[in-house]
Amino acid sequence: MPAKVYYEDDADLSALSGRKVAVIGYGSQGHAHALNLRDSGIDVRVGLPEGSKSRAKAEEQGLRVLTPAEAAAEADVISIQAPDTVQRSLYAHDIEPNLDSGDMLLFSHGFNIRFGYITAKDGIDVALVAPKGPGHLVRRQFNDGHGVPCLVAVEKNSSGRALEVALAYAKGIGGTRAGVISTTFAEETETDLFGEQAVLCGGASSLIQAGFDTLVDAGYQPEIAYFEVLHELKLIVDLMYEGGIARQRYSCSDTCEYGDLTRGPRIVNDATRAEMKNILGEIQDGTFAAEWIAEDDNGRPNFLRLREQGKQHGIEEVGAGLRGLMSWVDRPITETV
Ligand SMILES: NC(=O)C1=CN([C@@H]2O[C@H](COP(=O)(O)OP(=O)(O)OC[C@H]3O[C@@H](n4cnc5c(N)ncnc54)[C@H](OP(=O)(O)O)[C@@H]3O)[C@@H](O)[C@H]2O)C=CC1
Ligand SMILES: CC[C@](O)(C(C)=O)C(=O)O
Ligand SMILES: [Mg+2]
Ligand SMILES: [Mg+2]
Repeated sequence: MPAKVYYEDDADLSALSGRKVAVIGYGSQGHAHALNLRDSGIDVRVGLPEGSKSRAKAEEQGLRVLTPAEAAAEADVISIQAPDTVQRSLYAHDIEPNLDSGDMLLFSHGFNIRFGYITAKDGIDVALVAPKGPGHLVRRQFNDGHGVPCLVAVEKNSSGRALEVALAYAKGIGGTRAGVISTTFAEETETDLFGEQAVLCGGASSLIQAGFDTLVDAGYQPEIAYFEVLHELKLIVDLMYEGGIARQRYSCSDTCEYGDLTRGPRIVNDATRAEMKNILGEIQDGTFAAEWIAEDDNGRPNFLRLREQGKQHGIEEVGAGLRGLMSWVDRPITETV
């Protein structure tokens, strides 16, 4: 059965009229949701702790900022855009005591519901509007008149209107311009974690670093290695994004395409596919979630060490120098008003 996809005409912003929305958190997703909803005519406030460094930014951008508890108490739709690791204590201390029946709890990733770190109380709606892209691009694309595709799911439908409200929210942030696919919290959470670990972020970063190291270790100039395996990857992926792998193959030489078809499967081989399955299994059985929550509870020692190690990789310094000479490339990620 084909996926159910909602577009502009399937969603009505009026499902949010007369309703107050609180966006809790003002980071990558939070700022984009709050600003896009506001620009779509929705009544938005932002919830941030007293000492949060994001407070000044949200206020500068014309948004009213309250504490998370105050924002949750005032609003009918509470959109949780704080980090996944913070959400369970945020929910227990600031949100749950301020939920009235008929309120909606809305997530952009199902981690805490899927793995049982939050069990929402009865009488409320629980929904998911998950953008399939980084928050800064949710804002940038909205400003450009485009939109990032989203997934929508309903976990609890106490009001009987949860899907309607979630679709209005998805429209307010620009998602229905691109398409909003119906799913479940489990499917969104498991596919999102798999995508970012195996392909989009983990897989792609490791592939780039390994390609760079192979060329540099063989004596080639690091600048050429950078252009070859990182800069040009964006240009190649742009073609895939626009017209699929077929368009990329059409635009590249036959020599490239023959090498692609015969050598690609040697890089992503049976062992790689088996490891992808292992990674998916660790996501599905909760091993990854438990490991990440324990790592966070423990002060993130491995996370911080690995992050630092990544920053020290040779490709970063070479890339910074080369990007500095291409003014159009280093487009700053800003929380634009
Ligand atoms: N990053 C992305 O593009 C995507 C993220 N998601 C999901 O969106 C959610 C938010 O992630 P992301 O945008 O990356 O988060 P960020 O780390 O970018 O931002 C988190 C925000 O939450 C604030 N915050 C921290 N603690 C609290 C608290 N106790 N109460 C209220 N606010 C708090 C932070 O404030 P301060 O600035 O003071 O630290 C910051 O403004 C997650 O569920 C994530 O999985 C889904 C799709 C893509
Ligand atoms: C790909 C990473 C992501 O899932 C996202 C931007 O969609 C995230 O969690 O940041
Ligand atoms: Mg994602
Ligand atoms: Mg994610």
